[in-house]
Amino acid sequence: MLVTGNDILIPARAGKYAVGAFNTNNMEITQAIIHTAEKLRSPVMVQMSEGAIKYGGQDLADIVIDLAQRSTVPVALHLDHGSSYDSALKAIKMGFTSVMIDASHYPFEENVHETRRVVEAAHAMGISVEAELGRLGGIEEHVVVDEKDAFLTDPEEAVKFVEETGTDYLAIAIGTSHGAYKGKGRPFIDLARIKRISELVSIPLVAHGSSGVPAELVQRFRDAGGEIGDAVGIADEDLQQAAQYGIAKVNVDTDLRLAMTTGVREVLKKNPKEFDPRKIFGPARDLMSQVVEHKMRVLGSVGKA
Ligand SMILES: O=C(COP(=O)(O)O)N(O)CCCOP(=O)(O)O
Ligand SMILES: [Zn+2]
Repeated sequence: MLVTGNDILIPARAGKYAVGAFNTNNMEITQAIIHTAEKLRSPVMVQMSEGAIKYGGQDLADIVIDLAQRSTVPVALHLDHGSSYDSALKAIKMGFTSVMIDASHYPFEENVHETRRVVEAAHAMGISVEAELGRLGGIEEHVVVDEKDAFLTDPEEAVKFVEETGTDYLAIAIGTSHGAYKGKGRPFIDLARIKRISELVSIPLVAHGSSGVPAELVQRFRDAGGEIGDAVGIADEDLQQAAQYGIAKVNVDTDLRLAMTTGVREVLKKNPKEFDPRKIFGPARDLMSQVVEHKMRVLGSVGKA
């Protein structure tokens, strides 16, 4: 069933598990996400960035909405990294049931102002809102404290931000970053900071940049002809601990991108004569389903639907 983000994330925070928020850009990715959620009886958030909306438009949103409406588990369609009030309102008109307004790159007061505008409009239409405070960006553990604090979400500021905006869930900067290169060795994620914020703020917390970039998938990508550097992601154990501390929504895009392109490359490398899209995208869909399944098991959302 198609639900709002609150319907999924409030129980997750209360139950100390996290729900995967998986980015989609086409039908096969959407199917891998929602069919796996149904197989595992897991709630799930399917998200489209503004880039995905540009690429797939209402066609893609309608695929997600239709699968969600027919689904036997709770599914929310979420706007990822909405850059403006207009973008958020456009997504709501497209049928999104959850929207992010990402004004984190503005000064605090401006972020509050922009976020509050979206919250008021979205709430009037029964839609829930994600906002962001702090700067996403890989932080090496050795980096000096004040530089770290310049980026990461300040717990006391988070209290003020949530009170002044009314946002339903909050993306916090905890050392993670988008993409395949999240640091060296075991990328740093500030678990102590998450714990502190969750002691002060009771709404669901969101972790962006949380793909695991599994080494075996990276190797398969390379073996199939892909080129990628020293890619590394967030450790499963760190995400499990983060869920205990109030992270309820975990964003995953890079792992799906790697799985999809690895699946396609492997077929084309093995069968250069293949040109049936079903035989090319089918195995890619299966590999993405495995990625989604692993993440749901790590986050603890299996059986929660
Ligand atoms: O947090 C994440 C993804 O994190 P990940 O890279 O660790 O998967 N996201 O919000 C995904 C952002 C995708 O935006 P775009 O479609 O413009 O490339
Ligand atoms: Zn993000």
